[in-house]
Amino acid sequence: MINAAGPEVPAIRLSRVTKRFTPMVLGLDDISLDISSGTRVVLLGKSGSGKSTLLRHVNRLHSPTSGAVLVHGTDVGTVRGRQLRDLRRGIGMVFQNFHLVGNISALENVCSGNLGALRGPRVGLWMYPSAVRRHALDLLDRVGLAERAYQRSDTLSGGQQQRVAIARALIQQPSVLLADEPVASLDPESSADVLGILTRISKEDRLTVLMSLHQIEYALGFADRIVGLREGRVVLDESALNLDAERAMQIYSAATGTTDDSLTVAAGVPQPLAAHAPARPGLAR
Ligand SMILES: Nc1ncnc2c1ncn2[C@@H]1O[C@H](COP(=O)(O)OP(=O)(O)OP(=O)(O)O)[C@@H](O)[C@H]1O
Repeated sequence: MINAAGPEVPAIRLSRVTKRFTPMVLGLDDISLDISSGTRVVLLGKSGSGKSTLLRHVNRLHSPTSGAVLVHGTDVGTVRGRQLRDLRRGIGMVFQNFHLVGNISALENVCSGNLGALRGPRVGLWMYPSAVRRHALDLLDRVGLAERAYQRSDTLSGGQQQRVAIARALIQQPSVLLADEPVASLDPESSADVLGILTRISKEDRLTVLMSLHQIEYALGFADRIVGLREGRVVLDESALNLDAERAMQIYSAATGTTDDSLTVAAGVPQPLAAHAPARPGLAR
């Protein structure tokens, strides 16, 4: 896209990325994607289709066998040392299983997202500067958990723990948030809460969110854009507004090993299906 300020640099760009884990195991197969700042993109696909592998390339937990991954124009494969740390600081991550430290408070877990701020080798809430503790409290407030700040994390519900994990991911003020099946362990009500919070924060902070999900209805409620993967390839790339659940299901049901060109549509291109789109589930858009 070209605007008055010049060409917009995508928040995330994958340029012909292939990941071969072993000669027999292909994780990603020649993937090219541009994701604009502030958009919410959901990856859908069968188990083993490459969703986690794609996410993990963005913060260089994996490196491509060929091709390049750029975040705000920086090739993540070329940075080292401090530059790599800075890059990773700008990319938050949340996981299915929250990964909180259970025997410390929600607040300390959020502070721990900013380990660089720790004033010494000993861990403990009071080892964080007051500005960090204040920021962590603000973030807990934003995810609706201010009153739980001093509660032990392993006594919180799953949905509450995931909200703490989101606050922890946000403490370094990332511009990109990666979320790997963040609601897979949650009941429907908690899932809707968590996705609603992520939607709101993404809009308020212009946070780019790239998330893998298994539930199509949540994907349609949360995403601006849906990318479908099958056997490491992009088989659908479409604005969520132009997609309905039945068509999204084809990502899962189409025969493996075939390329169905009718599924591959440029994101944002209006489709006649938009007129038939079902009502969205109860998530803020
Ligand atoms: N570290 C690894 N070593 C070898 N193979 C791997 C590794 N990580 C992933 N793979 C393989 O790459 C392919 C894609 O896996 P990936 O975990 O990305 O799928 P996924 O879509 O996230 O699946 P799920 O929905 O079950 O989490 C699979 O065949 C998987 O076995």
